[in-house]
Amino acid sequence: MAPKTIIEKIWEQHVINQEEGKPDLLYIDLHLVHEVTSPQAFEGLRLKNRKVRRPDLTFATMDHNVPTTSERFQTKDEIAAKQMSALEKNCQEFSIKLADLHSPEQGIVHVIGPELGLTQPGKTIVCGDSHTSTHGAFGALAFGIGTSEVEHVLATQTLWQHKPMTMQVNVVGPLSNGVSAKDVILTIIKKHGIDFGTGHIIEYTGEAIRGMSMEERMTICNMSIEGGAKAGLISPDEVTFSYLKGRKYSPTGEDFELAVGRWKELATDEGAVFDKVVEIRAEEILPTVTWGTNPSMSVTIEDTVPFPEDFSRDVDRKAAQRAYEYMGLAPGTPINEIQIQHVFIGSCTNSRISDLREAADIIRGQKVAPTVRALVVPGSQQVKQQAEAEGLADIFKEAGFEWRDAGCSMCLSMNPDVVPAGERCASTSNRNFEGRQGKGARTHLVSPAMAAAAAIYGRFVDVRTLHITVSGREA
Ligand SMILES: CC(C)[C@H](C(=O)O)[C@@H](O)C(=O)O
Ligand code: SF4
Repeated sequence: MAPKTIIEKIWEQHVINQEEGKPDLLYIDLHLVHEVTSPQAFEGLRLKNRKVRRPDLTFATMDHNVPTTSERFQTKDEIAAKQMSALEKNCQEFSIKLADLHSPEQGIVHVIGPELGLTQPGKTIVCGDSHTSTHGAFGALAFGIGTSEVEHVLATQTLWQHKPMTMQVNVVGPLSNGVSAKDVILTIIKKHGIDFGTGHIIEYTGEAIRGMSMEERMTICNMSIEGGAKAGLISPDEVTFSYLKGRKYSPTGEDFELAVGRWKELATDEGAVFDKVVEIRAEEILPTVTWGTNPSMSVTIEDTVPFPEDFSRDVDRKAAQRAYEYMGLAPGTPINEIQIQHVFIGSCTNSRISDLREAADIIRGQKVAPTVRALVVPGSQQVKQQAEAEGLADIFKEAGFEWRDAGCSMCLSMNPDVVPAGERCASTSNRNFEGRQGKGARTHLVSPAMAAAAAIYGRFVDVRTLHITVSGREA
């Protein structure tokens, strides 16, 4: 048999109808639901008098709108309150499990799926949310869908899809200390652009990826969509299996061993051919900071804000001009001289336990600069609890960080956590678009370690000069 990629294997296992000139009909193994993109889908079902086909393969949580303070149970925002109560009512009526605000399992949809063991290798996973690509870290085929597709999946547990092309992104060699998964994906997007992945599903390979924890792999896959890809995934290995062992919805006992046997077979075969291959050398990747208004507009901590002449294409020069203005930055400004007023450690990109450990390692015994307001928002209530048990919460609080409940928070301005116009935020999230963290807010995307260091110094600093171990790699 011809060697195959993991992408082709999962696709083939899930096609239930294939006709010339039509998209394939795929079976969906897991449908994750949140409050923002589901109300109309449920309304559609009701109007057509349909049921949810597989409530047992559907799981809901509240994340985007929820306040992450004690205001949690009395949202003042009318739309938010409506969307949350609609989700509660819909889940009740259609018998869907919901991690509501009282649940210890509540959190950002892309954090709780993996942590509960719902996310597993070989599954097709969809959610009305673009960062569903996160789940690909487990060797699942996971992608975001629109609200009409949410309705289709609720009603039929299937989805019409054109088969995307495949791409290998190979990260060659090991990473240096102080360089994290966030720097890797930001550098990939910088090098290849915000649309290099269009029409493709990416498989990330190479020594740097294999050396990463599941949390770091999730950070990489999470931002596949920021490079334009439909999805991103990583062939499963022992790191994947040991992460999943003992999770609430993981198979148990002998079933787990059988599952591992099946999961092992999913990995891309030696000699399998991708439609496109790109390569990047890990040693070239340094701590990275975005200076502009899309995730490709980044430079290393050693650089300056680029000059218009640095761009060869006219469209990039124009985009840069506009970004300088929005960001209030002059070309040539050294990155380590940019002062920030806010720090946000959170979001489905970087709010898992290892992210908080990484940030806490830098914060320990230090104080947040008096000019900075800093937030840590754990991705889930489980992460919050674990961080409290490990003493990380105390480290953050003693340093002057606000310690919050789980939610999307400052990642996007759909809840009370916003950055005021004209102010700057060092953020561990994934999007730096105009207005993303609030009207006129200026976002700089960074790793958790870089965000933590910025909180202490009030500006960007090179974490490699702080002589600490980041992500388990020695200084
Ligand atoms: C609100 C939701 C539809 C949106 C998405 O799909 O990504 C959000 O999660 C985001 O990150 O912008
Ligand atoms: S944390 Fe941010 S990127 Fe992730 S789902 Fe929430 S809003 Fe979207």
